[in-house]
Amino acid sequence: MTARESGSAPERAVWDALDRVRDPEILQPITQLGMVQDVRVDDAGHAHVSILLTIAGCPAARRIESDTQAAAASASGVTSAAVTVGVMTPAQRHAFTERVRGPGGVRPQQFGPDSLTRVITVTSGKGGVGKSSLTAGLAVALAAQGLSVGLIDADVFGFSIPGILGLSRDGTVAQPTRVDDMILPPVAHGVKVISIGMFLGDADPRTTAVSWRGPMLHRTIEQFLRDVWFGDLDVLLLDLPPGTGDIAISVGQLLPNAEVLVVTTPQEAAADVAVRSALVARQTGQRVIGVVENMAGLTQPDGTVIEVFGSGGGSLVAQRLSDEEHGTVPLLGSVPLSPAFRERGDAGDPAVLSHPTDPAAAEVIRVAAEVAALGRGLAGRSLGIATR
Ligand SMILES: Nc1ncnc2c1ncn2[C@@H]1O[C@H](COP(=O)(O)OP(=O)(O)OP(=O)(O)O)[C@@H](O)[C@H]1O
Repeated sequence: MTARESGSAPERAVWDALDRVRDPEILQPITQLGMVQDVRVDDAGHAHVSILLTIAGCPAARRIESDTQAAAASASGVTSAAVTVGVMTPAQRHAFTERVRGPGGVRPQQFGPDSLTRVITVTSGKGGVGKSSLTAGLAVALAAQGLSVGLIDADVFGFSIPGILGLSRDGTVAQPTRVDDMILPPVAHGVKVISIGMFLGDADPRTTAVSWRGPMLHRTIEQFLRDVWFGDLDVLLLDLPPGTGDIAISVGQLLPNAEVLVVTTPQEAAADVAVRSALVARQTGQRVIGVVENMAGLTQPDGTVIEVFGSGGGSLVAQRLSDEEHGTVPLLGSVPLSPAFRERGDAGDPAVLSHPTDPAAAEVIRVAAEVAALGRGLAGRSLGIATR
């Protein structure tokens, strides 16, 4: 009989309450992860819970402790609750990683051809077109629709995802938790996020330039796909650097089943370079699922619209990517310029959650729903049983 089963009625009530406490990085109940070591409730109704964390001072520690305290205190028959926090032994930590990741051995790369996760890379020809803002907005909107979402910020030279999602403050970027060789990504607004910007050690990302050559970039992306534990995701988004460089080619090789979203501005003169970035992805076997135009007409308070970047670029790119071999590539949406959308992004508080009626946010939410509805071509893939 387990400690849980042999406990008194109030102790069992505390265990039940603890089933609702989820590890904020793994998003699974701490009871299932072996993190609850002991539960006692004395005759006066005072509960005492001992929990074990993977490593001392892990970023999620305070939250787990306070959630545990609140859950225990809410259990029936309990009048007050205290929590003791300990650290797992190496053996306990090993059992923990096996529980999370499955039994050991050589870890395959996640999201390979047999994976049921949709992998969507977001690319653009030019920089500064709002690719990172849209990728972050789409990820948060998809998570808000109930999907399990991961996001890899592979934009080495211009990583901005941690800032947009509130994982970076005053030059300090949230760090992933490392449990032995397993890397747990921080979770922001329901999205598991990993960024090159989280691997700069003590360097201030505001003043640190990442100048890695191709092989180093390739290894980093490979490590993200192998050692970062994302769990069972419905969708993994990748924010790629603009253009057609080394990372785009590495991602194409590592994730040949990925789908591609192309972000461009309404400026027709920018179409060529956006089309080229999509063609590189196509050469590596990826499928372009659509184009999203960003920075479209800005509506003035009097209702008039200023087209700062002209118009027509999005549909031109979609048209140029559509042909007999690849079918019609749709223009999935046109996101207007919006000061609130930018301000919320700068503040790390995505507008798709905080200002969902903002015209840009509303369009990103609509595009996310459309992307989710596009589903994924499962032809030729084995449908393994996904365990949750
Ligand atoms: N629809 C929009 N309305 C207003 N501002 C926007 C919009 N989309 C993006 N921006 C702003 O434009 C700037 C550039 O956006 P972002 O960093 O997302 O571009 P990017 O294409 O990822 O750039 P790079 O790849 O060069 O890093 C940011 O300040 C962002 O807040």
